[in-house]
Amino acid sequence: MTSFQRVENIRETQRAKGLATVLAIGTATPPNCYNQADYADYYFRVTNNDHMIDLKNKFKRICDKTMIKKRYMVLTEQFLKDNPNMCAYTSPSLNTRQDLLITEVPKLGKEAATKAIEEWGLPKSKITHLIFCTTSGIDIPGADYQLTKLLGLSPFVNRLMMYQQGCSAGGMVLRLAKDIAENNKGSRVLVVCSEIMAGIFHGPSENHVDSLVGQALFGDGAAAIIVGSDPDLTIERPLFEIVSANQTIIPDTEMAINLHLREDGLKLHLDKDVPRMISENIENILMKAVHPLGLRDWNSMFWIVHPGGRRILDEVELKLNLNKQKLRASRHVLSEYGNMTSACVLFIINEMRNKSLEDGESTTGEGLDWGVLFGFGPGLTIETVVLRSRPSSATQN
Ligand SMILES: CC(=O)CC(=O)SCCNC(=O)CCNC(=O)[C@H](O)C(C)(C)COP(=O)(O)OP(=O)(O)OC[C@H]1O[C@@H](n2cnc3c(N)ncnc32)[C@H](O)[C@@H]1OP(=O)(O)O
Repeated sequence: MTSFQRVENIRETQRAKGLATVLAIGTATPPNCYNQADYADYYFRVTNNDHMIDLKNKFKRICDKTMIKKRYMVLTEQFLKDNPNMCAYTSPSLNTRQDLLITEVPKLGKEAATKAIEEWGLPKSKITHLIFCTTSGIDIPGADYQLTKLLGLSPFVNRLMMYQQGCSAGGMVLRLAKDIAENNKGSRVLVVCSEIMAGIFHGPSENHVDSLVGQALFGDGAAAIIVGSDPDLTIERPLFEIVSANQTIIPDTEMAINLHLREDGLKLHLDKDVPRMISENIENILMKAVHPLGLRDWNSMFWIVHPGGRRILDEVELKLNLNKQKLRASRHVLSEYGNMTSACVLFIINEMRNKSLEDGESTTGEGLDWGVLFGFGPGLTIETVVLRSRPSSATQN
């Protein structure tokens, strides 16, 4: 046997046979829940800005238009009272934010991961890889390392920490998990997205209404999934196959979403035209992604779209002539939790399979076979993941 053949043999034994599949999902939120209807009053009171009457009315209008019902946050009124620098638009407060995020981000991630591992049904010692993703804070060793300790994972787990990637990272983690699972036979990848908006919380400023839009949108949440190829069907219950995953940058949109880490926290800049920039480009990206499957009717697929804001969903729906029900799961997650950055799309996958099961649909994807997941983030970056659902009957023990 030549050395070339030997290497080829090794390569063959390293590779899995089948597509990467989502094998379990878990989600978690912090206990404090804020009703959107009362949030403007709370936010202006807690930041000591009740005198800014016009801006408060504008914020009320923004909150009303978000179509968000409630959001969960680690931040409490007491914490903000104890740390008034967090309540100004600009005031040094990075240490306070970091101290909170360094402990709370892995903790919330642990809650979601524990639920995913429980659903999966195999011992945590079988997890070979960990991808941890957050836009909330930064540290070394990172939240991936802390989660390994909190969960008691094997010291041989191969870790990948993704900090500061924004909302599109919810699609990015699926792309990376697919590459790992399909190229490492027998691997089981635990993916955790844990997001806490304490980094981006700021008091109101008349000169930065885009930041105020962010205050009306973002919420905390963590989601975890387990991904692997060639499932052991005696124990594992595949939920979705990850058919393909690609990333695209929309040219000349670099200034549309920016997040800059400063001594006063993570500052958000949001262009009003983000929904238009996404909707004008989405059909081309979609056509490229589903071309190999020969799909042309967008309503024949199930949809998981990052709910960056209500208007993004409205404009995508309009541009692609989607039936009203198509974005139900995405709108539901926006309404119940707000924009949880990278965790959102994983919450939507969970909502989709739960509702499909509840409604007696034949597959995990609302009775349909093929679906598409879109993550949107700074760049503008679009992550496109094509999914295949599984028969609902095969997802139950
Ligand atoms: C973090 C990441 O990596 C990725 C992300 O997800 S980033 C977040 C992405 N999200 C967005 O870009 C938000 C998309 N926008 C929306 O969903 C909607 O515009 C919204 C819910 C915020 C408001 O709803 P709407 O139907 O547009 O209402 P509209 O009446 O036009 O706007 C309400 C007010 O907000 C203002 N506004 C809306 N977007 C704004 C923006 N980006 N900057 C400044 N002001 C804005 C409007 O000017 C308006 O002010 P007035 O009431 O004084 O006229």
